[in-house]
Amino acid sequence: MILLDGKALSIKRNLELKEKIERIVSNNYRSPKLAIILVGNNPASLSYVKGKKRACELVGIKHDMHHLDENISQKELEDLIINLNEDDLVDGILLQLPISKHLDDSLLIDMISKNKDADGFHVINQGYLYQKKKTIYPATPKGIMTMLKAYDINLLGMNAVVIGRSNIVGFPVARLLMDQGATITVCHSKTKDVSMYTKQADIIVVAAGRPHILTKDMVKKGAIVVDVGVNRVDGKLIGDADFSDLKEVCSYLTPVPGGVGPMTIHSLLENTFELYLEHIAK
Ligand SMILES: Nc1nc(=O)c2c([nH]1)NC[C@@H]1CN(c3ccc(C(=O)N[C@@H](CCC(=O)O)C(=O)O)cc3)C=[N+]21
Repeated sequence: MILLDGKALSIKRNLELKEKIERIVSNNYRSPKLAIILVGNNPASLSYVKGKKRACELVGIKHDMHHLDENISQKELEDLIINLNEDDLVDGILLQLPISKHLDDSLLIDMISKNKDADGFHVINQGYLYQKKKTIYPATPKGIMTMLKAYDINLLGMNAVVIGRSNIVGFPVARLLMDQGATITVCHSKTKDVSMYTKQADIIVVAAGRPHILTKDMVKKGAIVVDVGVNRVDGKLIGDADFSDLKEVCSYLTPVPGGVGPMTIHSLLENTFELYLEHIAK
């Protein structure tokens, strides 16, 4: 089994990005900047945001943190987004999800300028992705594709199974796998027999948000497994795939932590950098 080491790959690529940014800034351009909006004090969100801030600092992307009370009104958040959209020094805007139930997350995401959509969640950017046009891709799918490419995994003709159909991971990653020539099946909570599909799969991306649902008996020998799960169980972070079980049968496997998570953060930095390049070119 070959470990798909997202941590090591993200460190290497973050350093490369850092050098690119340094070169541009040394030519008297301003630094890139990401605005992070965090609503409330969800412990997981606080921890993710901390990771994102640290990564920004590492590569030379400035960050402005907007940490708001969980009772903030929809209107106040909308006003903040309007201000950030108009701020010429802000390249990317990230609205950390999930947000309080009384707020309309989908409306807020689509209010973020599509030219500042660091997450690639905007309906127009998703539309471009589904039409195979160049755009900002959602960070997790983008990170997964970067990782597969770095390990020279050729998806042409592969049977790919994605478990999970979310707008931010399952569905877009299925699209990107198909673009690379894989035949895709998307399984989800209503699928009658997930293992019927996974047993035929050359590559499985599991993004179900349920700890250890993918096990050895569901996977053929030599399959590639990419684990998007970040489940906190008894204070420990565990994936949707049962790593110690699967490592005996897989050809390639991502660990949790140290797999898709760090690649997601790397892709967020890349997205912010791409938006920055467009802004300073204007
Ligand atoms: N607007 C928005 N954009 C997101 O990209 C977004 C979001 N909301 N909400 C939550 C999810 C989750 N997510 C993770 C990012 C990094 C790790 C990560 O780096 N994890 C480390 C471990 C970190 C730890 O131990 O807590 C690892 O897997 O090695 C995990 C999860 C981004 N998300």
